[in-house]
Amino acid sequence: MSLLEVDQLGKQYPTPAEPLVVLKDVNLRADRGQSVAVLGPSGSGKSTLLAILGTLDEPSSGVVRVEGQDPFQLSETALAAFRADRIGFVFQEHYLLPQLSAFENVLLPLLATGPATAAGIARGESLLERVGLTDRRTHRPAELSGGERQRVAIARALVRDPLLLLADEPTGNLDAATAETVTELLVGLQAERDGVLVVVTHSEALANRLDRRVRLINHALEEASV
Ligand SMILES: Nc1ncnc2c1ncn2[C@@H]1O[C@H](COP(=O)(O)OP(=O)(O)OP(=O)(O)O)[C@@H](O)[C@H]1O
Repeated sequence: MSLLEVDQLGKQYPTPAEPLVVLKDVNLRADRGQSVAVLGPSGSGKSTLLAILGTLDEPSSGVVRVEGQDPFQLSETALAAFRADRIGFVFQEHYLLPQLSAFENVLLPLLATGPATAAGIARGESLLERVGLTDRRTHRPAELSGGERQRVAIARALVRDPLLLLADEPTGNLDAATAETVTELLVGLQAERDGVLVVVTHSEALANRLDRRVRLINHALEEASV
């Protein structure tokens, strides 16, 4: 059993005319520790696919399984707990809370299902160090550079060591040098994990650093060499 299994996934949006088909027959398997880049033209459904993998959106058809479990079969409360515990997100925008410090932002996901544990806080400390921001721990997002904010967002996404780390254009807003730093960080942290990393990106430099590349073409995924 692969950690992530996607079978015959379909997604369509209703429109006044006929339904807009975004995904059709999408299949994907990813094993423990694997990283996958999702490529494809603008509007091909990459973000939609990532949102479904992250349970932020529901499929119209097909099945997603994470460690053998279909999250869409869970009750609303169980799904919220599943999402908090098993899934980490990094977006193009950092979505840090402006009134919290860098360190508090990293710890935030720990509070989703109860009080933070000592182990969770220690993990937050070590991740902040790992992303090189220990000396910025009390800075608020407005007092950080764009690259530093994205590094905080990566530490936050990993603080619960999620099974699925999902990143949507994580370097999209960054200049080339900063994008390179964030890429190295993501790749380095993923190498220490046994969860799956799925990254939607237009950046070939980032895609080429991951284990596999898949491309959305005609609403389905194909393995891609570049
Ligand atoms: N909530 C929605 N309702 C209707 N249509 C939607 C909705 N969300 C996305 N779409 C449409 O689905 C298609 C796929 O969008 P999506 O954002 O997944 O593409 P993408 O491959 O991530 O694009 P990009 O690379 O430009 O970010 C687009 O045509 C979009 O207009």
